[in-house]
Amino acid sequence: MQRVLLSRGCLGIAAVRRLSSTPAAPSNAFFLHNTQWLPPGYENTKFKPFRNASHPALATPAPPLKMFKEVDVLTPKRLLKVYGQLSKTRLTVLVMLTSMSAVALSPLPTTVPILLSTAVGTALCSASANSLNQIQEMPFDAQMTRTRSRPLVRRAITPFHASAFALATGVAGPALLWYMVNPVTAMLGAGNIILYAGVYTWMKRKSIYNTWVGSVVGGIPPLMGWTACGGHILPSADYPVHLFLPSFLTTNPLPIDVSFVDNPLSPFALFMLLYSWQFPHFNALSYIVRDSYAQAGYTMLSVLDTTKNALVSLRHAALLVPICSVLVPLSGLTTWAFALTSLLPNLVCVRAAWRFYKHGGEKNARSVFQHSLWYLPVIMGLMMFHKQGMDWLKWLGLYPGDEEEENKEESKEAVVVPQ
Ligand SMILES: CC(C)=CCC/C(C)=C/CC/C(C)=C/COP(=O)(O)OP(=O)(O)O
Repeated sequence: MQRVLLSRGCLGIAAVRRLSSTPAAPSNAFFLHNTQWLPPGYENTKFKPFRNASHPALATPAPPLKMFKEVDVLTPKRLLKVYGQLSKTRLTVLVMLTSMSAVALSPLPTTVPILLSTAVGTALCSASANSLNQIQEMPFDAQMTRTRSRPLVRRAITPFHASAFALATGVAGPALLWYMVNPVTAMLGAGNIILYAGVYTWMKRKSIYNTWVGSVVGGIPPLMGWTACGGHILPSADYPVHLFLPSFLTTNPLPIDVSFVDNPLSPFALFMLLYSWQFPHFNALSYIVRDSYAQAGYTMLSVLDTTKNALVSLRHAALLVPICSVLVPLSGLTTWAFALTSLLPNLVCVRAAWRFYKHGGEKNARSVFQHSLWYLPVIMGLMMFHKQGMDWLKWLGLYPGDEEEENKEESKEAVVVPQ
């Protein structure tokens, strides 16, 4: 019979017969011989249906068929929702806002098409990076409460479809940035997809230093915003580093028009702000979900050394003080008033991070995490308020209107740069 089936090409049936008649290799035993589920006494028998109702499971009625939940049909509306979940919408919006904040803080002029293309291009790059991350982490996401309802885990979309989405957004994002903005911004976007979906995602299971790499990933979008306006991120003879010292510290001041200073120290300051912010934010969250991370096999500092995890969080919360009170105004992004106004939010966050380090515990971790949520919009708002060369009264149309007065005010605002 077996030969007849084979000659008819029924390879599937023949294969089943062959498998059931030969002993399975030990590594396949779990899948091919489910003897471990048989009741005592049946272990060494071939599977037989329990005609005599001797199996305890037969005492309980089987659930009705209507309880079987079919996978939802992907209507256009559902598909959009799934694409949003693959892109981790909230994270992508945050990434887009950090890149836009650099555009807003840049002294260089820009146009609406460049602004929109930068926003959409950055969002597409982020969508691709996040989809690629979820495709790789599907089996691990399935093990954690926080991530087990992600679309690939609940089979709302196939891995093939998700890969096509990741590819489409991963090509469209850098292409849009390349043609509508500039090649440097496009390369930063493409490079960041590789850094996040390639290096960081792989490192999460290999080394605790994944968090440091992940923080670089989060620091790159503001650089994209800066380069989108034509700004330079590396110093050169044409674009040297300017130090915007407060007037009382410089003896030989040279008044310059700040609205045209393309200072490479500015994008560095923005990068450092986003880089350091991620440690209190992520280490606190990572502490809260450390059990899930441990269960799913992630190599996280919060799992291996909770004290060091809190110390790293404290170190970067403390580093944010000189970043805001020295580096940012020194780069000319803001006036020196920001050095003072940013002190309050920074000290509040340092205090929370100190408590987390000193006493540990979930309550203190939650406090650090919650502080990190309001911190970024507050600091960005303050930076905009103190933006160098920005006259809010004039911008809001509330200026007295006298041109002479205007000129006087502008010369007062002139910033000093050492010769
Ligand atoms: C322009 C561009 C490509 C931007 C990419 C921006 C981006 C994806 C930033 C994410 C930063 C980060 C380390 C998140 C944590 O991921 P996780 O994998 O630890 O999060 P999870 O545990 O929730 O999956």
